[in-house]
Amino acid sequence: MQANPCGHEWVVTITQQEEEPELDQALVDAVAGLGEFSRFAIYVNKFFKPGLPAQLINKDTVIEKLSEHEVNELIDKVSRNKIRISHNYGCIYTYVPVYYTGNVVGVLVIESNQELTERCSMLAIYMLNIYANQLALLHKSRLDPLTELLNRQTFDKKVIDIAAQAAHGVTHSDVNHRHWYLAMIDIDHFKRVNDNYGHVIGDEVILLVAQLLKNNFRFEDYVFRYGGEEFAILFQATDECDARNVLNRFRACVAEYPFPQVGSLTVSCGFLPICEFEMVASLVQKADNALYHSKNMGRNRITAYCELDIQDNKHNDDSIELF
Ligand SMILES: Nc1nc2c(ncn2[C@@H]2O[C@H](COP(=O)(O)OP(=O)(O)OP(=O)(O)O)[C@@H](O)[C@H]2O)c(=O)[nH]1
Repeated sequence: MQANPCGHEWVVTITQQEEEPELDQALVDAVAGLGEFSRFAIYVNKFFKPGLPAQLINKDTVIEKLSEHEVNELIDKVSRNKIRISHNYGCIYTYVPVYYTGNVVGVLVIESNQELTERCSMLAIYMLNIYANQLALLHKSRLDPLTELLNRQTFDKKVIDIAAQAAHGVTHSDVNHRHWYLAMIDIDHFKRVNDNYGHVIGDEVILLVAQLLKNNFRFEDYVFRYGGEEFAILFQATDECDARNVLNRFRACVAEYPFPQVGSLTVSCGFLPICEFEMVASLVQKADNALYHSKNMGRNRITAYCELDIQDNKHNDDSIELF
């Protein structure tokens, strides 16, 4: 993609991307289209939160990869000086800041033989700024507005990704040999909260439970508001016992939390491992079946889907014995 003088083409391409990998590629193509250099690397703190590492966007960069510390130092320097230039062994390095809402959230490193024109540098700044705005919009479109948890649409995509990984034999995804689990969690007797205290307090309860979820799960886990007062979690655990402990810790945390006005509340949960490719609806149905079992058994408890299977099998076995 050539960076045409008015910039129309790359602005359109970057702003029409709805998926992060394609958006990253559109930015890489736009920067490459500037044409005054061939080697560059783009680092962006994609969550725009201080303290989180900036990621390398063009992974096949031919510039030597910088460490997290080096990138942070560069971001700090461009924050103070806008565009920075340095000379090294006959090469010129230009460091261009990535702005988002006035803060510097990343840096583009360009290696060239000649100093870049001002027009080229300014176009690079605009591209990076528009990329960061589009990235923020994509992030927002994945969130539930009340709780800022991931929304239902994002849930479907993520489950498909994880189930596809399982189908390809990627049964454990990290060095600790942890597997993915799906849990559905529902606030018990939530209708009473609305009926007794009104919807504003009901919404506040949903928000507080969402915060407890965020605090109780790891950064690499995925927490969703599935709908109403129901939440879905995709998280990793070493085995069923480990998964149950994680969920039980959250259950206890809610049960002990003093909800303003309402007092105490509980949640029920159903969960299962994602071991092979399975349709999203089928996985959710199984987790929901386990969740309803928790409700039927008195609420404020966790049920693994395999517990239901055992009971179903026993039931089947019994019926066979009768004949
Ligand atoms: N305040 C508020 N209420 C909601 C929201 N979404 C769903 N609800 C309400 O949540 C209540 C859910 O009630 P039920 O599905 O009957 O379940 P429950 O009262 O939680 O009972 P159990 O699930 O059986 O423990 C309904 O009254 C919905 O109107 C929301 O975003 N805000």
